[in-house]
Amino acid sequence: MTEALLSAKDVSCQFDGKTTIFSGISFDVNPGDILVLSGKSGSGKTTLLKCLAHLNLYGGKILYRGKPPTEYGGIPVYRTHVLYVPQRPSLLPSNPRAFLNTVLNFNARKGKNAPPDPDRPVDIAESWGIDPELWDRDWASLSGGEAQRIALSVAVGLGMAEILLLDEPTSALDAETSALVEKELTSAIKSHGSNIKALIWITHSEEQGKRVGTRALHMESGHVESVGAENHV
Ligand SMILES: Nc1ncnc2c1ncn2[C@@H]1O[C@H](COP(=O)(O)OP(=O)(O)OP(=O)(O)O)[C@@H](O)[C@H]1O
Repeated sequence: MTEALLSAKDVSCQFDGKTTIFSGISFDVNPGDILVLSGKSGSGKTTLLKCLAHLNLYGGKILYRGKPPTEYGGIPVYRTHVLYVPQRPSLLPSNPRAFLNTVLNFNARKGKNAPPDPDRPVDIAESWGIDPELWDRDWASLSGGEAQRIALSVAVGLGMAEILLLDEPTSALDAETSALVEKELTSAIKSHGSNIKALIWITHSEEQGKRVGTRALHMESGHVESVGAENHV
């Protein structure tokens, strides 16, 4: 049997050391998967993505290609393979250009892969209606939709991670722009120039989930269940 790209095994999370948000969550993510994660507001979707990115403490095991993050040179390196793309990137310091340079420098220090094209995120963002000048403006001065598109364009355009953890990636976008972003994200996992092999995608839109997903998980009462006849987890 081929090894899963990402495995969650009996994962649980508490937010104050005693109140459980969810428990007993187990699933695998394989190459080609676009795993749609749904559930009511407050059901724990963002918290689960943050656990998968090792941004939250959790119980159980989360393995990337069968190994824990420590075997990839530590959690910061792991996070470049399994990348969380936040819903509100305006909480980042400084401007998008500085963020892009930080990511590029970090990748250069890893030194393993051919360097990604630094212009590609700017080009992708422009195709989504982002003026290149916005890259030099403070995150805090950008609209939610502008910041969201820029953060996504860095994740997709540099294509360094194998798994993108997308937290409502089109929540701040109009329908037309949302369709463009959906197209780019879903084709990224088929692109030869990209390392991206799978997506986990939080959405509140059932229609979007059906359009983009190859599999689906629904969070409810602190657990997840697979959804739909063709979407077995
Ligand atoms: N650090 C924290 N302190 C207190 N409560 C927290 C903390 N982190 C998460 N929670 C609570 O855990 C629950 C799950 O939050 P989470 O953001 O994961 O939900 P969600 O399903 O992503 O919600 P939404 O769809 O509204 O984005 C919520 O009730 C939230 O208030």
